[in-house]
Amino acid sequence: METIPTNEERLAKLEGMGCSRKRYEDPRFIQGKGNYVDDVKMPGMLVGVMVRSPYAHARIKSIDTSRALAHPGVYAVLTAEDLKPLKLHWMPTLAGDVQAVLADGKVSFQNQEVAFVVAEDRYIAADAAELVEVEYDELPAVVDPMKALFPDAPIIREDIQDSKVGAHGVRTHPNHIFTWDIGDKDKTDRAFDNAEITVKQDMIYQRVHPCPLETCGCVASYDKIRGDLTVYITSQAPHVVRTVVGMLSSIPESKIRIISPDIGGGFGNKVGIYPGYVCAIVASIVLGRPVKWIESRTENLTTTAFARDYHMTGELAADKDGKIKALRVHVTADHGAFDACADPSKWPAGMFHVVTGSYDIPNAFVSVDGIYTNKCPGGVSYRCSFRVTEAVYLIERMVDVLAQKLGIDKAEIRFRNFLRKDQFPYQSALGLEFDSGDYEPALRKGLAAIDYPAMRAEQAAMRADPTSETLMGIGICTFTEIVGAGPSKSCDILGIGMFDSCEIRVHPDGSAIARMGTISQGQGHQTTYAQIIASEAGIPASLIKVEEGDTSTAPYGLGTYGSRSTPVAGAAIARASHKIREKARKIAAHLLEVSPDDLEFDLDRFVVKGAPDQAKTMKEVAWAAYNNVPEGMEMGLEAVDYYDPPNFTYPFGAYLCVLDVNRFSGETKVRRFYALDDCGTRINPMIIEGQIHGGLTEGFAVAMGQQLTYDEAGNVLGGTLMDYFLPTSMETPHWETDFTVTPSPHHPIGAKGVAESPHVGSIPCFTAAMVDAFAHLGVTHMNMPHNSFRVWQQSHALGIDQR
Ligand code: PCD
Ligand SMILES: [Cu+]
Repeated sequence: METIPTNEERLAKLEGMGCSRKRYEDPRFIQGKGNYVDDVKMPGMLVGVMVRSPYAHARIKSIDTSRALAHPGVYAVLTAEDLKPLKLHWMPTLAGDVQAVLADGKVSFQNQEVAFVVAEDRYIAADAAELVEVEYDELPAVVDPMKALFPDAPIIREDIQDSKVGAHGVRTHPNHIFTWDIGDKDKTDRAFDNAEITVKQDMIYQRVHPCPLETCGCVASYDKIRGDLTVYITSQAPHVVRTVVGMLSSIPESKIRIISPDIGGGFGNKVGIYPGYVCAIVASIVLGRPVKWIESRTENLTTTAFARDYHMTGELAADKDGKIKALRVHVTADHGAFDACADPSKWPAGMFHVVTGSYDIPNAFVSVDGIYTNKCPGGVSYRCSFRVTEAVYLIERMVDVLAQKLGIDKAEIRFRNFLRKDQFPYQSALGLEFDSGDYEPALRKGLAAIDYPAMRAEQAAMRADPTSETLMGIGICTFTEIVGAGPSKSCDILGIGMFDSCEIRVHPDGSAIARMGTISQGQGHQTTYAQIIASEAGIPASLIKVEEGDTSTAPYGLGTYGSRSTPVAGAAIARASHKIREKARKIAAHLLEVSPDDLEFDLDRFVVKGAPDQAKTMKEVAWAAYNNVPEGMEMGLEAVDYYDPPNFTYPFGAYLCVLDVNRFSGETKVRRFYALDDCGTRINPMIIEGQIHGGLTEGFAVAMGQQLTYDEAGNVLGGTLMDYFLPTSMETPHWETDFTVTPSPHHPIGAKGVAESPHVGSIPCFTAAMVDAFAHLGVTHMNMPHNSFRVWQQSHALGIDQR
C-alpha cells in the first residue's frame, strides 16, 4: 500500500504561497533562451526606421522622399500625407488628447516622428532615412512649463489652439491642458489661517525616463488572404493594444492577435501606444509583408514616455507640537507636446491625492495644472502606479521641513502624526479609503535596525568637529503607496474598466494550464501565479503552466503596471482556484459517497470529516472529472474569473538611509540603506526581495543621477547612456530588507502589490538623507538628482567646500 506523505512533504510538494520557490523563468533567461520581440524573424520581413526632427519646434515646409525611395532595397516611405487618407496621421492618446503619428505640418519636440522608411534591412532603412529631405522653418521653443503660460509664449498646439475646453475641463491658455482640484479648499484655507505654524517649500521632481534594457518595438504581419493582423509587441497591456488597433484600423478584434513575448523590462515605458507601432502596422497592411520596428537607445530615451516633470509647492499647517492640521499643494505638471499620460485612473493627476501620506491630516487641498511644452510627450508611471512617487516625495519632504522648523526629531514628528492601526479603513481628506496599515511598529523596527540614537550621536559629533570632511545625513521615509488599479468606478482605459482575469483548466492527469490578462516583464508571474493556485486549489506549482501575453489565448485583461497584477489578477487567480476547488469538492463527495459538506479541504485533497483515512486527492478528482462526475454535472474541470476590485491596496514601508557626503568634492557614499516593506500576504518572499532590490536600485538612480535635461532651444541633453545614469553593481549600495505583514482586508488572499513600493519609498529617503547632511546649516530642501557636482554646488554655496 502507498504510504501517505506527511503534511510537511505535501506542503513542500505544493510550493504554494509563502514558499521561496526558484523562478521558473530563470533557466531560459540565464541561458539566453528568452524570446524577445527583436528575436522574432519572419519570412519576407522588412524593417522600418523613423526619420526624426532635429528641431524642438518648427514648421515643416516640405518633405522630399524621392531620393530615399530610389535607394535600392527601399519599399516605402510613409509621411503624414500617406496616412491622411487612412485617417491615421493623428491617433488618440490614453489621456483623451490626440498625438501626431507622423508630423502634420509641424514638429513640437526634438526627435518627433516625421517619416517612416521601410526597407530590406535595418542598415538600408537607416541609410535611406538620411536621404529623406525635410525643409524646416524653426520656431521659438518653450521647455519651461512656467514660461509656457506667459501671454506671448509660442503656441505649441495650433490644432487645438482655440478650444477652451479639453478632456479634463477648462483651458485658460493655448498651452494649458487642465486644472484639477481636489479637497476642501475653504476648510483648508481656514486651517492655515488659524494655524500656530506653517511651512512652505518649492520642489522640482525632475524629468526622468524608465529606461528598460530592451527598447520598444514590434513586428507587424498582415495576412491579406485571411485578413488577419498579428503583432508581436513590447507591450505591458496587449489586450488594450488590440482594442486600440481595432479602433484605429476598423479590423474586428477577432482578426487581430497581439502577442507580448518575453519583455526585457517595462517600468511603465511599455504601457503607451507609440507612432512606431502604428507605422509598422500600416506598412505591413499596405505592403502585405511583415514589418519590424525596433527603437535605438537614443530613440527610447528621447521619444518614448518620460516620467515626472512635476514642479510642486507644498504647505503644511501645524500646531507647535508638530501635529499637522492641513496640507495645501500646487503642482505645475509638464506633459510635453501632447498629453499622452499613461494614467489608468479617471483623475488627470492619477493617484496623486494619496499625498496625505501615512499621516492623519484632517484638511487638504490639491491643485494641479497640466501644461504643454516643446518636450517629448508621455507621463508614465516609472515604477509608481501613477504620480504616487511625486505625492510621496512631496509629503515626506514637507514633514521633514516641518520637523526642522520646529526642532522636532524627524522620527518623532512621524510618530505624532501616523494613522493608528484602529483608524483603518481610513477615509482620507482627499477622498481615498486606505484599506489597512500599521505604521508605528514598522518605523520602530527600522530605528532599532540602524541604531538610530547612535547614528544621531555620531552625526552630532561630526557636526561639532570643524575639521570633519564628512557630512553625515540620516534620511527617514514612512510612505504609503496606492496600487492595484483599480476599481472600475475610478479606473479605466478608453472606457474599459480596469478588471483583470484568470482562466484555469485542469487536465485529466491533475496538471493544469492557467492564463491571465496580465503580462510579466521580469516580475516572475509564471512562478508566483502557480503558487497561488497551488495553495488555493491544491495542485503542485510545478504541474501548472502559466501563460500570459497572447490575446488569442489569454482572457481579456488590462495588463501589468501600477503593481496591479497581485492586487487584481492575483485576486482573480485565487477566485478561479476557489471555483475549481468547489467543483472538485462535489466530485470528491460523489466518489466518496458523502455529502460535500462532510468534506474538508486539506492541502491537496478532500478528507471526510472525522475519518482521515477516507480521502480523494486533487489528482484523483481531476481524473474523475473526465469520466465519473455526479449526475447532472458537466464534465471537465475549469474555471474563469473576472475580478473588479472594490478598492486599491495600500502597501507601506519604513525606510532609513545613512549617507556620508564629502563636503569638498560632493561625493556621496550610502553607508546603510534599510527597507522595511509591508505588502500584506507574501506569495514568494525571494521574488519580493528581488523586486525590492530592483526598485531600490531604480530609486537610487533617480535620486542620485537620472535626469533628462533640455537646453533653451529644446535640445535633449544626455539622450545616451553616457549621460543618463543607469547604475551598475559598481555604484549600487548594499540593501538591507525587512518586512511586516498587514493583510489587505478586501483582497481574497490579503495580498497587496509590492513592486513599486521600493522605488516610491526610497527616492524621498535619499533626498531626506542628503538634506539632513546639510540641515544644521539651515538647508531645508535640495532638488534631485544629487550627483557630486550638484552636491558640491550646495557645499560651495554654503562656503564649506574649502579646506
Ligand atoms: N504580496 C506579494 C506581492 C507581489 N509578489 C510578487 O512580486 C512580483 C510583483 O508583483 P506586483 O507588486 O503585483 O507587481 P506587478 O503588477 O506584477 O508588476 C508591475 C511592477 O513590476 C515592477 N518590477 C519589475 N521587475 C522586473 N524584473 N521588470 C520590470 O519591468 C518591472 N517593472 C516594475 C514596475 S514599473 Mo510600472 O509599469 O511603472 O506602473 S508597475 C511595475 C510578482 O511576481 C508577485 O507575484 C508577491 O510575491 N507577494
Ligand atoms: Cu508615477
